[in-house]
Amino acid sequence: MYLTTLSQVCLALLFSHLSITYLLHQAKRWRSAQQVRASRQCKAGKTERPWDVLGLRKIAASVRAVVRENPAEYLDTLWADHGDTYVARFLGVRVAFTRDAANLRHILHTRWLDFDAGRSIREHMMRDISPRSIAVADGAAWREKRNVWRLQFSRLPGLFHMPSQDAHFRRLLARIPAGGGQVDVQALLVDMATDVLQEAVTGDCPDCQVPHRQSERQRRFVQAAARVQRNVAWLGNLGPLYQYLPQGSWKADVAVYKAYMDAIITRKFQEIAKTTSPDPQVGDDGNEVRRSILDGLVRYTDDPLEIRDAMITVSFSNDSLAGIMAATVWFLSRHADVYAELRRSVLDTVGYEEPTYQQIGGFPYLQQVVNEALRLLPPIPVNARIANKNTWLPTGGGPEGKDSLLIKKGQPLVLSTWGAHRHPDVFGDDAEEFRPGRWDELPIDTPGYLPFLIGPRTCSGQTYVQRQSTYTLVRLVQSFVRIESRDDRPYAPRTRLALSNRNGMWMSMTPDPLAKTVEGF
Ligand code: HEM
Repeated sequence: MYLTTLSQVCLALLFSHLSITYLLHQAKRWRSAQQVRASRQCKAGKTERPWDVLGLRKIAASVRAVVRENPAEYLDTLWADHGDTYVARFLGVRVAFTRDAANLRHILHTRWLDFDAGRSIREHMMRDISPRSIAVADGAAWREKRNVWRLQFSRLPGLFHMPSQDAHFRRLLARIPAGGGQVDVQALLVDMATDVLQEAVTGDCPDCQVPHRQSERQRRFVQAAARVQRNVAWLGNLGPLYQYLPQGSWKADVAVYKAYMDAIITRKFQEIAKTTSPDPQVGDDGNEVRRSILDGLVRYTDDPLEIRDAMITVSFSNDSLAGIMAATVWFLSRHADVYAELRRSVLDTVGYEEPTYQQIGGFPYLQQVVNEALRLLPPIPVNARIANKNTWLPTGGGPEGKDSLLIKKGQPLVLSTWGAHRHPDVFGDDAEEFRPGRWDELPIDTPGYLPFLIGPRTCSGQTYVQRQSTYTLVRLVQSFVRIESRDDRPYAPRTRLALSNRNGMWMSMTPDPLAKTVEGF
């Protein structure tokens, strides 16, 4: 009896202690939010469907957009009604959506430390496949990994390696029908980007462009990798809901992906153990010796799991790398005038010669064409962050959305690059049109233009991507007199880890008999 009373008292004390701690914690959070609200003069912003208190309609609409793999297009239907920044409820969580240039700059650059990109947003996406990846890291762990990536890309000529580029490009040419027949250029570029990127990352090419030469191991890897990437995208878009869907071959695919990378890492460590000669910078052909990202990573760590996760993370960029080239060719196939001008500018600069590594840093008109393609079809059209403290956005509050908006700790934010890139206030009334000439006046750091994001977490591989796409596009333009669309349907966006056209990109290409690459056909 005495013991029962004592345990009841203890329980009551414990309960009141927990309740008081909780209430004090809530009061502290509330006070801190009020301080931000007062100091930044925040006003309430627009809420999508304020009557939908639980956000059930919003959840249904969002799931539909995710299942249809068109979240960017779905968001685009809402800016006109709710403004460039608004809030929507998902059960108890208030998610902020924005395409406003000032807010994007604030989140990604000026106040980037207030917003996490890694753990709370992507942990569930990467848990099984690469939990130690930079994509999942924040704070000091992110800084350390970012530094390693910066060093990887500081030796770009070795990573890029011109002779390998030529070989990849000739394989691409060999798959284009010489007699002007139709081909899905997007599919070809995905295969090429996968080969090029895997080779740059691991030193090992999976031969997607020459499938008849693929070994069983390579074939299984490429198929498993494509499924893993598709599932990671679903995980990202559906969040915790994903676990209720059938998992299919997920576990087996992850195992194949990891085993493929592990075998390459083990081989590299065996090579290192055997090597006694110094590390040459330039080979017999005068070119910088080819170095993979793996060659760089083993200088910083001997932890095979850390290396594997880093390699897997960048391997995921093959679709974005294909995306930048495919988007450009898509527009060129529909704008014969732009193609003719581009071809003139390329032939004036390098004629039919293969461009050198130094030259591919140039080609200003081509850069304008690519900027414009990236504006309308950004490979990563939507992104997300989560506030790690009570903070604010410069706009989105008040009836006109011109005042500051309070963002509470733990509040997720969805950032639409797709929406920002189509904003008429930034890009004018012809924002939906493909017009490379607009980049005569617009600087590349135009607020609201952010295909690789901006700020400290901007894409580490940006310069590599630009060199890679310039090289391929210059050689394509040299090789073909005309590139013509053979499909009248409009672009049908499909967002997985990167944007693509769900219909493929059917085109025909007319070879230039003077092009040196012509023997590739
Ligand atoms: C057109 C192709 C590409 C586009 C548009 C692109 C875009 C992006 C974007 C938007 C981010 C920021 C993600 C975020 O923090 O929310 C990012 C991060 C990153 N990208 Fe890319 N990427 C491309 C290709 C590549 C390639 C080919 C590589 C490597 C070879 C690469 C390496 C990275 C790395 C390491 C990060 C992480 C940066 C960090 O968190 O600090 N990217 N990329």
